[in-house]
Amino acid sequence: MSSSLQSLFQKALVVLFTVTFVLFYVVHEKQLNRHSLEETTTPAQITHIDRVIRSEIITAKANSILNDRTSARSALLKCSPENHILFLKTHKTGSSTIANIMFRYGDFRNLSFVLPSFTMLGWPHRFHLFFAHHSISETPNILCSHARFNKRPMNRLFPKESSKYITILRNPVDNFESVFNYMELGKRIGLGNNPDSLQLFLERGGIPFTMMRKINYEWLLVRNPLLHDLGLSFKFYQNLTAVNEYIQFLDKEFDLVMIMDYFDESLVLMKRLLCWNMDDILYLKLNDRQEEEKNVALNNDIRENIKRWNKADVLLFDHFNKSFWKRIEKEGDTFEEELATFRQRATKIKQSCVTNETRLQFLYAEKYVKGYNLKHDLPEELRRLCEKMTMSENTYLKYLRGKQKKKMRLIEMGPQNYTELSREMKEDEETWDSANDLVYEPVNLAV
Ligand SMILES: Nc1ncnc2c1ncn2[C@@H]1O[C@H](COP(=O)(O)OS(=O)(=O)O)[C@@H](OP(=O)(O)O)[C@H]1O
Repeated sequence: MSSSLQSLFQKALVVLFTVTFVLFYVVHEKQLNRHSLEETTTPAQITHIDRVIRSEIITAKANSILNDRTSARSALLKCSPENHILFLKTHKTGSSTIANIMFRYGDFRNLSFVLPSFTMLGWPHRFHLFFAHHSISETPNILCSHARFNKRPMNRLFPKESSKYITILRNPVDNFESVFNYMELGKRIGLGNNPDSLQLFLERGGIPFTMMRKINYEWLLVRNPLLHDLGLSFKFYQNLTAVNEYIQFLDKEFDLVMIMDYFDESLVLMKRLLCWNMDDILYLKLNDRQEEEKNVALNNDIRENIKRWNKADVLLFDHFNKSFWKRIEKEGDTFEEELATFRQRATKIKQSCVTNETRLQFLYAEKYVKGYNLKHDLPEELRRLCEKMTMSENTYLKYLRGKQKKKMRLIEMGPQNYTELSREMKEDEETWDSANDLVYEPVNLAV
């Protein structure tokens, strides 16, 4: 055979091999996708998919093409649910919806929460153990109320090696607009409470630090609200090196930084990180502002000025937005399938629980947000789930406090509040002269 014929033959062999290889890969991919898409509506079915994928994994073990894809999946199969979670609740980032998910997860499993006396765990102060005095456990399961990040005391309650640290961010433009509106910052700094106050605030160069401090404690969110909640001091707000270093620090501290703008993607990532079931992350959007309270006049100049006023938050968001999408890329094709299934299930539960009409839901003081109307005649178990999914944060916290109090009573059987404590103290007001057996009889001291 001439050398040119030989090389032609070799090339043909390479082409043939490549075509076979590609065909084999495509057939396998299709099989996996078919199984995943067909069978994903209930947890039992998801377990079924897992079984199907597991058996595919075994038969395809020799196939190196599938190894990358299956190793991620099999890692998931081996995991066990995480029950020690610190969710750092940032302001106006959809965090109440996430807290509701955490409440239900812990509530349905009787886990212990670090609960505030009312809504917040010492915020706007940085978190300290003192704020967790209502906790019934030294190793609580979940902290998900507003608390300003503080590494040492938080690590003490939630050791890094056995807990997951999660938080959520939102694009700084919409986040700041929401914070400004919610905290009525315009009114507080004398610019009125109409939609123009934000524009005025930005045009006048924001607010000098000295003037900021004269406002009630909401002033703390008047610039870079995300980094404020994540613990950065004001003195670093305009220091690029410090901000970048702090972002790197947070990157190490948090196991997952979710992004509200991609809420469902965030939840699927969280579900995978925590090894939870899909039903655990079902939700109904909470704390949605009434339409008339939304600022519709955010033109490009205002948006740009919000970014310039909150430069540190922009850096923070950009960093974690990038790593968020890198992380999703690494999750592989099954991520999209799971996301689609989750969205179907979330739509279904919404249709089952609530009507299309909204109502006003009381938050506190004069604050109301959009609330839901539950459907009538829901089966008992579903009704209980729907009620809890639509419960405001404060109502759920009150319920959990009551529940933990009862649990504490079972452990200790002691007084639970100051009225009971003072009743206990009353015993000490009864005179010892009610008995004389051990009455004091001093020796007669010789004079
Ligand atoms: N699932 C989901 N998807 C998208 N957006 C959502 C979701 N859940 C809550 N939200 C929006 O989040 C805002 C409320 O945030 P928080 O719950 O963190 O508020 S609070 O700080 O606890 O008061 C509030 O935004 P604004 O209305 O712009 O203020 C909610 O509409």
